[in-house]
Amino acid sequence: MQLISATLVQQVIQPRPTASYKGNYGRILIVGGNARFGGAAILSASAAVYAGGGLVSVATDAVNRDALHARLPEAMIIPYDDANLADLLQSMTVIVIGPGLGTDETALKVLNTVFEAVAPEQTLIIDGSAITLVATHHMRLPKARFIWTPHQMEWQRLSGIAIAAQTPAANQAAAAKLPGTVIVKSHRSEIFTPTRSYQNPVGSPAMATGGSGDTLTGIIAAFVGQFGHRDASILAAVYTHSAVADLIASDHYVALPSMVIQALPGYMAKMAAASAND
Ligand SMILES: NC(=O)C1=CN([C@@H]2O[C@H](COP(=O)(O)OP(=O)(O)OC[C@H]3O[C@@H](n4cnc5c(N)ncnc54)[C@H](OP(=O)(O)O)[C@@H]3O)[C@@H](O)[C@H]2O)[C@@H](O)CC1
Ligand SMILES: Nc1ncnc2c1ncn2[C@@H]1O[C@H](COP(=O)(O)OP(=O)(O)O)[C@@H](O)[C@H]1O
Ligand SMILES: [Mg+2]
Repeated sequence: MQLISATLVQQVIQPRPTASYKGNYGRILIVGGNARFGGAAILSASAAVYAGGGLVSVATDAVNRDALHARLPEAMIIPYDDANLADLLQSMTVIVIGPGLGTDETALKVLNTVFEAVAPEQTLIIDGSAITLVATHHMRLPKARFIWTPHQMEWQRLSGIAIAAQTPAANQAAAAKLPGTVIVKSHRSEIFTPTRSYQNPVGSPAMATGGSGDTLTGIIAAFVGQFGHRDASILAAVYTHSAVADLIASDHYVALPSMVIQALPGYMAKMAAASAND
């Protein structure tokens, strides 16, 4: 299993072309955040904006509208039960579904709407509750460019492998049965692309706090939106999430998701400058 390196991150995060506009950096839709877990959708959307996503929208429970607007005025909002959701989905480069979505009937309906509307060339990041829903309802998967981001219990639900038995070999075999890329999150997350496997060498228990995984989804979405859907973009996003947390943890006991999000543009500027100097 190959370790992701800082060099790879510098290769991915390039200075922006002068003649460019927001449409060049990805249209991203975050679908999630029920009445109880609105924070998860806000963190995912914030990470997408601060990691450079060009245009970020959020489909969420209407109750989250004011909080999201107040916290993240850069994001647009649509209630996730709005009849226009299917139309909006079609204009997206990257869709994240699951952070704070919950697993009730409304959540299942929203997930079905996304599965029906998604097109093969769109990136679909499946996280949190959406993984649990796919696993428990044995849902048929649409054609799309999938990225799965389970934590160990979500991976147990999806793969059937008990947490204690989640060895790299077992994980790789189960990941190969799913379309796209699978990121099995842990203190040393493993990333399985259709042909290769990688491990994230950075990160620490300072990240062990609710919302860290929600934040990762937004970073992956922004990286795929800006740097294209390729393995390097996904790997660089995983590394960046943890590397930024490590910088914060050097003088903070916990690296809260909101702190990681704030620090993303600074870290990315350093990586882009390093890549320009190569
Ligand atoms: N601010 C917000 O709005 C936030 C909203 N969130 C949203 O909440 C939704 C539910 O997500 P979830 O992860 O909290 O619940 P679930 O999928 O049931 O997993 C928990 C179960 O698995 C077990 N477990 C064992 N190993 C584990 C591991 N390595 N990592 C994690 N769990 C592990 C664990 O065992 P226990 O800790 O109880 O021993 C427990 O039994 C989802 O949509 C998410 O996006 C959160 O992001 C938080 C911030
Ligand atoms: N001890 C740890 N060391 C390194 N990374 C960690 C550690 N604990 C958690 N993380 C990271 O934090 C994230 C947790 O994701 P997840 O459990 O889905 O969080 P949430 O759903 O609360 O947002 C993952 O990216 C994981 O790799
Ligand atoms: Mg999670």
